[in-house]
Amino acid sequence: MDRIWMALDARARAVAERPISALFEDPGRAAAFSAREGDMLFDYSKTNIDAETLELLLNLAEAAGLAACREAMFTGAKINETEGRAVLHTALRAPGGSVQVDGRDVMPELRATLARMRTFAEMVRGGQFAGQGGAITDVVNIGIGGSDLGPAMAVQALAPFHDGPRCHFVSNVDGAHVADTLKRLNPETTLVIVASKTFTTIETMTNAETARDWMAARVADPAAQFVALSSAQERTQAFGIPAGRVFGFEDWVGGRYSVWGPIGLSLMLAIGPDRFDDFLSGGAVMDAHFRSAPPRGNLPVLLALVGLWHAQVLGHPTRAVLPYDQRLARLPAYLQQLEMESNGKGVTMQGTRPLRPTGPVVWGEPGTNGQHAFYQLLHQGTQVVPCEFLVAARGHEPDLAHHHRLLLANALAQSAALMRGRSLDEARAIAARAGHAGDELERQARHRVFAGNRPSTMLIYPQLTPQVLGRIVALYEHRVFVEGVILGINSFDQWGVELGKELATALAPVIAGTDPGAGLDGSTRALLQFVAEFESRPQEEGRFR
Ligand SMILES: O=P(O)(O)OC[C@H]1O[C@H](O)[C@H](O)[C@@H](O)[C@@H]1O
Repeated sequence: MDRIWMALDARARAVAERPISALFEDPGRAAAFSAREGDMLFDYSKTNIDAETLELLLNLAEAAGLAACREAMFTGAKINETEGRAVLHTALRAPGGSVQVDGRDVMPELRATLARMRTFAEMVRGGQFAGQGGAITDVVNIGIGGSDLGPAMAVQALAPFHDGPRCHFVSNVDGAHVADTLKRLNPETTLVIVASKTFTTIETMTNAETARDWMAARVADPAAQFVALSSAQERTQAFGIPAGRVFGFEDWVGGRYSVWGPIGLSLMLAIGPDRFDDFLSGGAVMDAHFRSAPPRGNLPVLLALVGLWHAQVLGHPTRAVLPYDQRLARLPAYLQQLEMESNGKGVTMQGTRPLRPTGPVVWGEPGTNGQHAFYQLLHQGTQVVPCEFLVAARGHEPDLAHHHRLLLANALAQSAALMRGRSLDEARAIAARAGHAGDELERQARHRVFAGNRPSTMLIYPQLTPQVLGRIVALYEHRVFVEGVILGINSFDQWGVELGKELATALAPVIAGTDPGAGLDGSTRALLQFVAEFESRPQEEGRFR
């Protein structure tokens, strides 16, 4: 593999001065450097990848043994080696067949749980399962990380399909989050979902207890309006949620990959079980494509190779995800966990230091909003940020089709502008038209120059439906997998979140004043002292309770 990486480095040097736009002298470029999965188009022609580079990138995937690793994942091998676990979120959306883990077919139990979720969702939506003050009007999902971002992102994404109770999401341990959410709700008609794979996450357990107290103040049996989604059934029982309202899953469903199973219950309640099935079937469609499409027509493989070219070969340290789709506003946050928790690693599977940078920083906001905020840097800043645009060919508001046309025009224009840029001569003409002359014209012109040659990709999907959302999410999941395999890292553990948690646990009693906090560093001690000064001041009575 070293040889291929080095050939890619050489390739990067060779094309460094070549503008991306020059590649379009080939009239077949857009067709050759794009691929389809059904009616979804992934266009990466506005990158500096040419046929020779693509070949090298494909070699990289082959040399990493991608095909075998992919099969290992789909068939239940324990590829999450540091935790000794299989990685089987794909089983949650598999249309059929059997998947063996430790010699046992896991599919019957998955199907049984999905059927229980369906029955429960139908009862809530139909009013047969009611709150103590009538039919459930509101659902509060309490969870964090993978137990929040997936369902929160998907519920917002699929707003046009909502015909169930309103869904709210509480994640932050900051009391403001739970307080602001619950104060708008009626406990007698609210269903609380406690979503936590481990059922030990301090934020979630703290918020769940607060919600239970809130409920207890108004209804006779607060536990009756609680549901748990977890792989730790004993702990859910200890919390007081009866087994009938616990939807379990196995430890081979990673938190950030868990929206497809019980963690997706809020989504199922919002859009109904049939549309939830469509979401699953979208994921399964992308799985089948990933497993069978040849690499050069394989969307997850190509998305990954483009990512590797930009981050690991060209050294761009971040990438922006820019959905021109307001309902995908939470997609960047969702992808931050998916990509950065999966591939933000500093050690290879073998326990050595990676030779290349690993996962880049992922960030973004929906267009067109971002255009009026950070696109200045994208166009003229001194660092190159590869951009990933997403846009639907059609919106959901036929009477607002003119809005959608403007949205599309902006998405396409931004990606073209990033590539094209504006030359000094063009800038001079603009400055002259603005009335500048002489030295001032020259100075003004330089501020109006766009270097251009900034790479971007475009994912166009027909319309944001449950099925299409399933395909998009699975596309990104597999992209992360491919990048992880090629980088030789474990994309499925997250040891990097442990230390902060441990220190927070140790600091809590120090802040409460029950532990002197011996051994704290000087900065932490000074910060604590500053906070303590406020402790003694009188405070306005809290209004939450
Ligand atoms: O679902 P839970 O067990 O509550 O975990 C919630 C989240 O917390 C952890 O810190 C992990 O970093 C995440 O991967 C996980 O999704």
